[in-house]
Amino acid sequence: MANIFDDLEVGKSVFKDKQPLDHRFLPENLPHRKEQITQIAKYWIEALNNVTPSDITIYGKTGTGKTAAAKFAREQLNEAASNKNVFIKVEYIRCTDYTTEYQVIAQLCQKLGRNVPHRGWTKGEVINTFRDIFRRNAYGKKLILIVILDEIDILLSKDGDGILYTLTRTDNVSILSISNYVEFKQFITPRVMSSLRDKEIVFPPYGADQLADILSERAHLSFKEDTIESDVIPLCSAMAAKEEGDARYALDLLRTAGEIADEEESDKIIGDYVRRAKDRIEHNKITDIILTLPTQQQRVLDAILRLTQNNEEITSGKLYDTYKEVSKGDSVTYRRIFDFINELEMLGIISTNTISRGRGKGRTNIITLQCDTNLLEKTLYSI
Ligand SMILES: Nc1ncnc2c1ncn2[C@@H]1O[C@H](COP(=O)(O)OP(=O)(O)OP(=O)(O)O)[C@@H](O)[C@H]1O
Repeated sequence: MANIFDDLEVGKSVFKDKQPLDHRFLPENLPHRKEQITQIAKYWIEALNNVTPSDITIYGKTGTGKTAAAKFAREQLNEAASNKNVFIKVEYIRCTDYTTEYQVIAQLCQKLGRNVPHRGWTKGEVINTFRDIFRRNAYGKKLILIVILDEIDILLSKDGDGILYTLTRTDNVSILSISNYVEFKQFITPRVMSSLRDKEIVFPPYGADQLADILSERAHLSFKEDTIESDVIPLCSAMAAKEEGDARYALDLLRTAGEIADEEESDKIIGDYVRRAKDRIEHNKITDIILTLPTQQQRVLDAILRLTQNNEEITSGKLYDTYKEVSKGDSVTYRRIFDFINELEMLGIISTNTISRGRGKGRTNIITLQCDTNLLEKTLYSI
């Protein structure tokens, strides 16, 4: 009998290898980020002279290559260090996976060969174990540790700045913080700020031409020859440049357009597939967000949808009344509704606009839906 996989593999595909279009793929070359990578290297070069480098903070909007550049610099430093008489470790921590100081320090201990449980010890015990690594390491050489804390804003907003306090007060540790949020330093208290003498590197959004260069390199690795019409890469780049220069979005567009070509059994990716890819990505993103909202927040959204469909101007008072009808007695306080409104706005599902009603009548917040009503209706009522 033929192997079942043989049949599945027979299908025609425009892809020769999908991996280079995956977010986690680290390309050998990062076009248009040489300057930023060189800046990181200029600080990290100290480590090759056995000196702990300055702390660094990287800022930039989503998809501007911050993670890729930091990981690229790490590879380069590891390679350079292998020829020198130094002992350097660069550890990468994504703060959405390790959300407390305890978890981050425990994870660092694990990576440096100390067996620390992910829960159960006191924070003091974990910190002592961590610091002990620098006093007595097996190689007898000074260990320099560079910790990359990606999405640090998440950790700081949830658990405070204890992690930075501990790391800045451990000898031979240097921090590279990565944040999407320029204001993240509001979470840092003066006690930590005074010892965090960090250098800042900004990652600007990519322009359409830069995105086209990035996509061309990846497309070359991912697609078979002559499978892309000439307008496809410029179209993906222009669309992603509008979305704040997000390279991740550009790659998603290109990969999804390729998948649509395969579904259509076409041997070429055409511009129309890119436009369909845009709708599909948008659709999936909104559906995912809505489906993972807590129930009470889904009800607030349901109330906004009903008012929008009735063409009503949505004030917070009117929203609360409709929300109470939707939730049939199981409702939160009026005060809490404002948190929900803020969160929905941050997710980009609604927008709010303050208008003045004229002298003496005060100001009112008007809420407007920012996603497709049909899509919202279908998603909410499928739950
Ligand atoms: N200059 C570049 N050359 C090649 N690929 C790039 C470049 N910049 C970004 N990318 C790719 O785009 C995707 C997103 O990049 P990355 O994860 O580094 O962005 P980020 O700024 O860290 O975003 P976020 O803040 O959302 O985590 C990755 O797949 C990365 O490989």
